[in-house]
Parts: sequence; structure tokens; C-alpha cells
Amino acid sequence: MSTLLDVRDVSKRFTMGGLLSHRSVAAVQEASLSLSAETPEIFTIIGESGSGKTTLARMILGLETPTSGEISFRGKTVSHRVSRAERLDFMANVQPVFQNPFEAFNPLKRIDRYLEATAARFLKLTQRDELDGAMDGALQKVGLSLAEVRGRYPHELSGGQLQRAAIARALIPNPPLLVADEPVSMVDASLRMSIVNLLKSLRDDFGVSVIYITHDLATAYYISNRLIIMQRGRIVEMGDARTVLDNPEHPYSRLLKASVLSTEDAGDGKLATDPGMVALAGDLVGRAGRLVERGDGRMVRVY
Ligand SMILES: Nc1ncnc2c1ncn2[C@@H]1O[C@H](COP(=O)(O)OP(=O)(O)OP(=O)(O)O)[C@@H](O)[C@H]1O
Repeated sequence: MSTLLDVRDVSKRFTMGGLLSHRSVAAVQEASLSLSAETPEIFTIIGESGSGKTTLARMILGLETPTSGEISFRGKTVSHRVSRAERLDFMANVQPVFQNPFEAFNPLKRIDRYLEATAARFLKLTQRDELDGAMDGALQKVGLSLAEVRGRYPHELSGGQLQRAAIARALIPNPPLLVADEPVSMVDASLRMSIVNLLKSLRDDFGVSVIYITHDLATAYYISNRLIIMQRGRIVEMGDARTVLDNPEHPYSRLLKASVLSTEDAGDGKLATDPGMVALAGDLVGRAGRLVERGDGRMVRVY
């Protein structure tokens, strides 16, 4: 089996303030995960706000340098310190999709101009018909077409359509891996599932792996092959998505699941979370513990 992405014992510490008010945050602590090159999958990173999801994603994208540990893509270390050509090659292979499609596009620039610039940069295309072919191909994969998009500005599309266009832009270089940081949280609830289904189709129909970052257990359950659950920078549970979410073992994973408001509980006017569970999950924050493998293949942090 060859490895597409390998994240090995990666930590990131941010230091803030001056000499006297020095403060540091351990955003990610000793995270490891690995994606196979042969089997496309949706690998989800789940956790509450501030748990380190975005920092881990930014390190995978090469936008942030780990304080320790190593990330490699197809066997090569992901780093700023590479030649321009190597950097461009890496960027073509690992493409980001951001949370807010309205921020991903300049409001004054036509959407097809963006797509065209991406095709010219990564595919080195110059001929009009080749550029149009590359743009239309990517747009078709997300359920749009060049005819629909040509000449239009970002505000002329809905949030859902614009997120599709942003995903199409990411697909132009034919990357084997997308890193999608909360790609549905800014999209209207009624359109969310169409974007989630699109990620699924990219995996199933086009062989693209996706690192999917979310707070949302329901979509994570629906599309993920595997997932990790992060609490304050540490992976507390990792494994097959259904195995973990059907029966979470770490107290924090159990709390996350219990915190999802069921319609029954909402009808009764109460949340399912009991204070003992909250206290137990809170007590474990900051304790290192270690990840151990269970019989069903999952890894759980124990103390
Ligand atoms: N550039 C930075 N400088 C200082 N601290 C940072 C920086 N980026 C992130 N952090 C801190 O690192 C921790 C993890 O942040 P991160 O954004 O990775 O979490 P997250 O799980 O993605 O949260 P959210 O769901 O809110 O996006 C937080 O405590 C955050 O304040």
C-alpha cells in the first residue's frame, strides 16, 4: 500500500505577546494520521471550536509549519523550504476549500476569470478551447457548467452555487486530495446536503480523497470513512466513522454525541447532556494519556 498523506507526531505551538506577557497555546499535540493513495476516502476531523482542527488542516496544506513532527505527501516532506516548482506541484495536488465562498472570491472579479487563472497556472494551458475545456470539466463535476457561470460575478450566484464554483476551482488541477475546512457551515441549511453529497460523489465517482473538517456529527456520520475526534489539540479517538459515532468510547466523544439535540429532547425542552459527563470530559483536558488500539480497530486515548 502506498501512502498519499502521512502526518507523524505533529505538534503546533503558537507563542504570543512580548517578553513579559509571554503566552503560548498548544494548538495541536502529537497528531498522527495517514491516508492511502489507493483507496480514496473522506477523512473527517471533528471537534469543538478551538480544538485545533484548522491548525492541523493548515499544516497539511503547508500554510503553517509544525513545531515538531513531520508531514509528508507522496513521501516528500511538506515544507515552505522547497523550490517554486516543487511548491506549485504540491499545491496542485493538495487543494483547499474554505468555509466562506464569498471570501474565497473577490467580489469585483468574474468567477470564470478565477477558474481560468487556476487552469493557466497549474495546467499551463494557454489556448482558449483548452482553458474552456478544463473549466467546464471541473464545473461539470460539481453540477455546474461554464455556460452557466461565464461572465458572472460572485454575488450573482447563491452561497451553495458559489461553494460549488470554489470546489470546481480546487478540482481544476485534478488533485487527489482536497482539504475542506467547514465547507458547509456558511451555506444555507437547505443547500448543505447538496454540498455534502458533492464531496461524496468526488470520492466515489472521481477518486478524490477529502479531509473534511466539521463540528457537525450528522454530516460526519453520513459521509466519512474514518474520523478523528479532537479535544484541545489532542486526538482523543480515531477510527471507522460508524464504529466510533455509533458507540463513542472517550468521555469527550460521548459528550459530543450526547450534546446533539435530539428532536425528542427538544420537545421536552431539555438537552441530553448530563453534568457528570461534562465534568468528566473537562477533567481530561490537558492530560496527555496515550492512544491505545481496541479490538474493533479504533484508537482511544486512555489515562
Ligand atoms: N495564528 C495563531 N496565533 C495564536 N493562536 C492561534 C493561532 N491560530 C490558532 N490559534 C489557537 O490555537 C487553538 C486551536 O485553534 P484552531 O483554529 O486550530 O481550532 P479549530 O478547532 O479550528 O476552531 P474553530 O472550529 O473555531 O475554527 C486555539 O486556542 C486558537 O486560539
